[in-house]
Amino acid sequence: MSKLAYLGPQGTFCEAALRLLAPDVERLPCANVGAALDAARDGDADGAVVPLENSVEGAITQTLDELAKGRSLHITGEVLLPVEFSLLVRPGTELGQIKRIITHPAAHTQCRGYIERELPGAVVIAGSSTAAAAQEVSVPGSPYDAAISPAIAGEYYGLDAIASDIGDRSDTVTRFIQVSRPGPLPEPTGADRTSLVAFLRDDHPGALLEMLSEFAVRGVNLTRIESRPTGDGIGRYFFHFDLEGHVADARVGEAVSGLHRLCGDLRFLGSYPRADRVATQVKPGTADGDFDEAAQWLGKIRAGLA
Ligand SMILES: O=C(O)C(=O)C[C@]1(C(=O)O)C=C[C@@H](O)C=C1
Repeated sequence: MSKLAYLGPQGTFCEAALRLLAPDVERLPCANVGAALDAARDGDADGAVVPLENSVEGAITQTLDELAKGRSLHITGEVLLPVEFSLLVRPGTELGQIKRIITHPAAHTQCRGYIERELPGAVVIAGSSTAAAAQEVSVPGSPYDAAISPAIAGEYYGLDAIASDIGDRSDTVTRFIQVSRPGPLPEPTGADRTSLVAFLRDDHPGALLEMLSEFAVRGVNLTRIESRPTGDGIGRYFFHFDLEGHVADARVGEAVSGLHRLCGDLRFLGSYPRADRVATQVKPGTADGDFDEAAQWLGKIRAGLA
């Protein structure tokens, strides 16, 4: 049976995402995103499931940086998970007694309104995950009074939900990805996404525009772009791109090759089916057949036949 690492412990949103992506695998809980990805890199697991972005909080930057800088991993699938937060306490704790709350920073951001309204004097401490926070609260003598976690974590760690659905928005969604060591790519489905990380060769006016032009002229639609600091000084960035289509599609393959020529380093992070199954809209003149026809035409010109 194959094994997938994930951000643990038992009861995280990440575990719920893993169950949706791969219901019948062994699960390996890890202390943080980096450890889950390393388990996949080192072969301790066949792959990993980690959060990538949230509809309110935005990118999960640790995941972006790990995928860009660590040993190469490929995304093979994704899932969109609605996230709903509960305020979990040891049985008997009342709202007025809550002074110290622990949760994952992304969960804190999404519940800020509730905390300011209902628990204005409470401090919020960062935990490694929402379920790790619940586990901390369950320890006898814990310095924390409450955890912001998925309701299921309350069941695992013997805590009561003193409030439910406390997120500032009820429609929040987190996008999780499944990754594995590089291997054969998932087949194109017509509703695919491709992810890339681009490092500039040198900084100059229009460098980002040049990269974006590679997509624009071939009718490739971007679904996400993110700049991240390289760490080499202020003003030095690299870029994450998500785009519609599969690298096997001619327009995507040509755009990726174009970007490779432009960039100091281009890391391919995978082509995989979109969770929402939205089919790629192909602009006239950018279908595979159009690229084939153009290549044949060029061949004839070069051979002096047209
Ligand atoms: O702590 C968890 O339960 C996670 O799965 C991590 C995570 C995140 O990194 O954004 C996932 C979804 C929520 O937005 C809060 C935390």
